[in-house]
Amino acid sequence: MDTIAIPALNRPVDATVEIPGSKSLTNRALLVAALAQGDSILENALFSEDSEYFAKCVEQLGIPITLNPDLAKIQVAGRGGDIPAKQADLFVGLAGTAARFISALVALGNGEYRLDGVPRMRERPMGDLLTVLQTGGATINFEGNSGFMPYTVYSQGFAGGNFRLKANQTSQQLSALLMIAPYAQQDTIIEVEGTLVSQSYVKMTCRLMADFGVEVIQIGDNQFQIKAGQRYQARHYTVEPDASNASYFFAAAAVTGGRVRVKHLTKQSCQGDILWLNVLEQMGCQIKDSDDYTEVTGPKQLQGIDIDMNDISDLVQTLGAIAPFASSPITIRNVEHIRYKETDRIKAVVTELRRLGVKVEEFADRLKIEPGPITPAAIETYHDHRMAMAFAVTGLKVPGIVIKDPGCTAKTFPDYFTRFFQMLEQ
Ligand SMILES: O=C(O)C1=C[C@@H](OP(=O)(O)O)[C@@H](O)[C@H](O)C1
Ligand SMILES: C=C(OP(=O)(O)O)C(=O)O
Repeated sequence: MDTIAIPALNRPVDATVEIPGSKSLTNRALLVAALAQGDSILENALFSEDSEYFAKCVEQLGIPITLNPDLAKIQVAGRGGDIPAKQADLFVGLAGTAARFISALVALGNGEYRLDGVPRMRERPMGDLLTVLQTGGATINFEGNSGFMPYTVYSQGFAGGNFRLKANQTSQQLSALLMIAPYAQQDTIIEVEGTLVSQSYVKMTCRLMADFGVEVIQIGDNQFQIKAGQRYQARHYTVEPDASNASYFFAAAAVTGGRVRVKHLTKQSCQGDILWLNVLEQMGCQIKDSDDYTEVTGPKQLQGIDIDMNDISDLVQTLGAIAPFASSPITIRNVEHIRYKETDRIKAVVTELRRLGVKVEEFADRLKIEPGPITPAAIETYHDHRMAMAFAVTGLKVPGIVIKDPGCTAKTFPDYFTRFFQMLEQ
């Protein structure tokens, strides 16, 4: 297995970087552009495993897509809600967004569509979404366990109507339903039963739908109403840089007491993970923002924090990886749902921090990390891009840290290590 050795940096980092487009926005834009009538152009689109699997699925469904990776541009020839393919065998890799959004998309079709992913994707929750699709008219044939991939969706359009949906393990199933609902045969009302995790991503969904001309009426935190007959408008859309993937570069400034500017990402971002800036500020960093960049300057000494990360849970690994350098413990709360991601992320962070000699307490839905000296080690990444990207930052402070299987960053950030090393050379 490949590894990458991270060189410790015995000076503060001082760099300006550019981060590729957001995975979440690229995949949402691909879906709604596929449903719009006519050509949409996505600028600064992400090219990575998650978005390429997504684009390929859309294309297999008979909606033409032109990829231009050199210009970070994708053209989608939307078919106005029609799904031309009557049959398709679709593969989503480990992309949770593709798994959930494409399953919902095929429910609008008229045919049979098989979906599968890598072994870990077969363990990630799909069942609550699929139950709604079944109530809305689809028949689903599971090859293995009920509620999990692989399965075939037999559809003849989505009826719409009133549904209850659990969203305590993932918000992506709700986002998927919201985005297809305008194309249902009748108005749709979705009532979220109990807790809704990762709420900021649902806000992002509603915002992107509005950007393409469709309104979601939200009543309280838990009820969503979508009028049938609304149509997405094809358009030019510029994808924001990925705020979650920017977190590693900001974290590098934070731990080295240096400065990192991320171009074209601002505090006005519609991505919830822009709140990483607030987290770093509470830990002692200084934040400078303008209408075209954000800059973080790290303090001499980072401070500990006790924080609910339910809404920004892709940043748990980033915070975990810099936690040992704080002046007091770091407690990360309310993140049980990260046990269902690329890997069980609570377990993975705890295991790898302990491998580095750090004292960590693990609970069902939280972890507590004690600052302390680090013993270098080779970090296991568990096919999880965020393990590799986050623990590379730890390596800037401690000589001898090695990241195993660095190629796993291809999921959302194929040239992460190239850009990371370019940051160190500035
Ligand atoms: O909707 C989205 O684009 C995402 C929602 C979040 O997942 P959950 O809703 O499963 O927490 C997040 O972790 C993931 O990276 C992207
Ligand atoms: C959880 C993530 O991805 P997915 O879209 O596969 O859920 C992630 O990118 O951190």
